[in-house]
Amino acid sequence: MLRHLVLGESAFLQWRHCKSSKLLSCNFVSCPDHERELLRETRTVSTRQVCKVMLDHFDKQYGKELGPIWPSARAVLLNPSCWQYGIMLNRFACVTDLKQQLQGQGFRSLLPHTGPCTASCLIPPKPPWTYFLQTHQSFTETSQGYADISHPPNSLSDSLPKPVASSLPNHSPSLQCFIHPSPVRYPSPPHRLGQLKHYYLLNAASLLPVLALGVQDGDRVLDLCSAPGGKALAIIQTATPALLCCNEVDPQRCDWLSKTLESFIPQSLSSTITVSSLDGRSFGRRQPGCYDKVLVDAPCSNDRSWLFSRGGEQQSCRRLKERVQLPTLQAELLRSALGAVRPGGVVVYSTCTLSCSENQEVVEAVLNSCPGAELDNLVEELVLPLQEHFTFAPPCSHNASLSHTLSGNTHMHGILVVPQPGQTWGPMFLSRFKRIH
Ligand SMILES: C[S@@+](CC[C@H](N)C(=O)[O-])C[C@H]1O[C@@H](n2cnc3c(N)ncnc32)[C@H](O)[C@@H]1O
Repeated sequence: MLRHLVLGESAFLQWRHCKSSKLLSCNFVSCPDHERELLRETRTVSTRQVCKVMLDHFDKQYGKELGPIWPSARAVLLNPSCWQYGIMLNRFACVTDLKQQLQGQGFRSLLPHTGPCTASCLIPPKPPWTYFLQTHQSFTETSQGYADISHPPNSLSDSLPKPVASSLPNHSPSLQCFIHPSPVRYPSPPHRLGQLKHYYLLNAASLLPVLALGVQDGDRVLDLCSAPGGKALAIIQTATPALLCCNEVDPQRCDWLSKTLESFIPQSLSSTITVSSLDGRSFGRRQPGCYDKVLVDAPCSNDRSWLFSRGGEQQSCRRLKERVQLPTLQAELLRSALGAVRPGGVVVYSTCTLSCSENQEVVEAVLNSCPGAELDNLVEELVLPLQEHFTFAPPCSHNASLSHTLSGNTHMHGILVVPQPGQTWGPMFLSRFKRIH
C-alpha cells in the first residue's frame, strides 16, 4: 500500500512501502503497469494510422534540421514493428538466471560491467566539430582533414575516428541493460507475490541522461519531471543517493510513478525517496541550491507517439499548436532546475524529440539568461564509448545564429540520438549544465 503524507507547505509526498509484502503484492495486481503499457502502445501504434498532418510537418522541419539522416529516421519512426526495447535489470532483485537467459537468447550488455570506468572506446585526436558546424556550408578542411563535402558522414558517430582507450566515467557497474540487435519483444515482468520486479523495459537511449547525471552515493538528487519513473529507477540502479526526490505535476501520473517505484525498490530505501506532485517550475524558488544533481526530463512533443495521433487531423492540429508553447515551459523548468542545484552541482536536460526548438534552442536560451551556468561536452564521455549502439546526430546546424555561437566553441549544445535501422533507439536529446556560481 502506498502512503502519501503531505508535509507542510511544500506538499511533499513521502513515498512508503507497506510493511506487509502480501498487501504490497495485492496492490500491484490492480496497478496500471508501465511495461504492459509500453508494449500495448507499440501494438496499438502499429495498428493505428500514421497522421499525415504530423508527418508533413516533420518532413518539413526535420528534413531541414537533420538533412541526410532524416529519411532513414523517418522510416524507423513509421515502422513500430522494428522498434527495439532495452531490458534494464533491477539490482534489488535476484537476476542471475535472467541474465544467463538473456545472453542465451542473443541479448548483450549495453554497458561495460567489469568495473567502473572500464569501457574501451575510440577517441579522435581532435574533435571533428568543424565539419558539423558547416554541414550546410561549403568548406575545404576540417579538424579531421575532410576536404570533400560530396560524401558527408550521416551522423556524428560516422565521422569519429578509431581507437585509443577511454572510459565511461561515473558509470556504476550496477546499472545493467540488455539489448538485442533485432526487434525482439520481451514480455513484461510478471507479478510475483511479495517480490520486486526483475526488470524494466525501456528505450535504451533513456539511460543516457541518467549516465550524464553521474549520480554518486550520498548525492541529493531531484528528478523534476519523473513519471512514469523509468529514469528514477535507472538513477537508483547507478548509485545510492542520500535523497532522491521524484516530482511529477500530474496527479494521475504521480500515482503511476509511485507504483513504479514501489514495485522495483526495496522498503529499506524508502526513507531516502520522496514523491511530490508540484509544478517543477517552482523548485528553484522553493528549494534554492538544495540538490547536487537535477534531472529535467522535460515534457516534449514525443515524436514516436505524435506520428500516430489517435484523434486524427484535429488532434494533430491541436498538438502542433501546443508544440509552439513547449519551449517556454521547457526553458522555465530548466531555469528552475538550475536554481535548485547547488553551485558546483549538475543539471541534465533531456527530451525525446528531434526538434531543434525544444532541444538546442532551449539550451541556448537558458544559457543566455543564466550567467551562472555553463555547458559540459558529453562527446568523450558518452558519444565515443556508446557510438557502437546509438546513432548520434550532428548538432542543429540549420539555425544560423546557433551555428555562429557554436563555431567558436568546441562545446556543443547537447547530443541527439536519432533512430536508425538496426539502432532504433531514440529520439533522445540531452545536455548537461554545471552551475558555476
Ligand atoms: C518525458 S515525461 C518524463 C518521463 C520520466 N522522466 C521517465 O523517465 O519515466 C515528462 C513528464 O513531465 C510532466 N510535466 C509536465 N509539466 C510539468 C511541470 N510543470 N512540472 C513537473 N512535471 C511536469 C509530464 O506530466 C510528464 O509526466
